[in-house]
Amino acid sequence: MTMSDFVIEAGQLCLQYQRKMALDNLTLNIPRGGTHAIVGANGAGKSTLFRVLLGFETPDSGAARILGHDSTQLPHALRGRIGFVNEEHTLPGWMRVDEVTAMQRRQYPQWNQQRHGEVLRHFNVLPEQKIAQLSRGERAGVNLALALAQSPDLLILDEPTLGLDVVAKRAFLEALMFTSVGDGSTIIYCSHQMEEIERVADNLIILERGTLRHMSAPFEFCEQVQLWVAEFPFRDPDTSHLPGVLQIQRLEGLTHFVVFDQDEDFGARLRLLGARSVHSMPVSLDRAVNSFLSRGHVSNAPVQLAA
Ligand SMILES: Nc1ncnc2c1ncn2[C@@H]1O[C@H](COP(=O)(O)OP(=O)(O)OP(=O)(O)O)[C@@H](O)[C@H]1O
Repeated sequence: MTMSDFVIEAGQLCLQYQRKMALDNLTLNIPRGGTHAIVGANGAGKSTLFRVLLGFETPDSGAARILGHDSTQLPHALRGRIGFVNEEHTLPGWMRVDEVTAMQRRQYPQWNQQRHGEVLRHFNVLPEQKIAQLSRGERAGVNLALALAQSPDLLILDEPTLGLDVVAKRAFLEALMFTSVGDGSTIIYCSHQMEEIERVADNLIILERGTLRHMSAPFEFCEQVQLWVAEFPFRDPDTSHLPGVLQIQRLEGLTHFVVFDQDEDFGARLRLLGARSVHSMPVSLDRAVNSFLSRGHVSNAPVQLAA
C-alpha cells in the first residue's frame, strides 16, 4: 500500500495532559473505504485523537496524517472533504429543514441530492419544519442526510445515536446502511453500542489508555474470545495462573471464564484444577468487547493477556 491508501495515519503519537497520557505512543493506520468502528472505555483517547488529526491540537511527539495530509498543515479545502456527525446535532434551530438543505447544497460542490432524499426517507421529517421543532431522532436523521449528501471522503460519526430511542436508532442505522455512499468514501463510527457496530462495521478498532489494543473484523475479534463454564465440586481453585483470562464470574455453583486467544488447552487446564463438566461457548460481540475492556478491573480476575 502507498501512503494515500490510508485515510488516517497515526505514527507513535504521544500527547500528555498534566499527568495523563491521553495518547500513549499510538500507531494506527486506517485504510481507505469501508466502515471502521472505534471503541474504547471513556477516556481512552478517541476525542483527543480526532482533535490531533484535525489539527486542533499538537501532539508532544509523533506524526498524524488525515486523507494523506499532515495534520499540522491542513489545507483549508480539506475540511470540506471531511464530514462530522455527533450526538449534539447542532444545526441552527430557527432555520427550516429545506433552508438548511439549500444552504449546504450551495456550499458543497459534490452535493448528492438523490442521496439526501434517500436518507431522509427513513425519517418522518417535513421540509417546512424548523430544526428546533424536530425530535432528537429526526434531528439526527437530518444531520446524517446532510453529511452523506456532502459526499465526504471521510465521514466521522461520533456517538451519533446517543440519547435516541430504539426506533430512532434503528432508523438511523438503516439510513446509514442502505444508503450507497461513494466507493472511495470511508466511515469512522465511534460508539459504545456493540449491536450497532456489529451491524455497520467491517473493522473493529479497540483503543485503551491512548494505545491501540486490537484491530480486526468484528467477527474475528469475537472468535478470539470464548466463554468457558466449569464446575468445581470440591473447592475454589487458584485461577491466578490461567492464561488469557478477561473475566471470572461465579454463578449458581458454576464458574464462568471469559478468555482471550485460548484453545482447547484451556479446558484441559481447568480439568487439572479439579473442574468437571467443562465446556466452552461463543460470546456476543458486546460481551467480548466489554470483557476485554474490563479485564483487570475485576478484583478476583488475573490479568494475563498474551502480548
Ligand atoms: N484538556 C484536557 N486537559 C486534561 N486532561 C484531558 C484533557 N482532554 C482530555 N484529557 C484526558 O485525556 C484522556 C483522554 O480523553 P479523551 O476525551 O480523548 O477520551 P475519549 O476516548 O474521547 O473518552 P469518552 O468516550 O469518554 O469521550 C482522559 O483521561 C481525559 O481525562
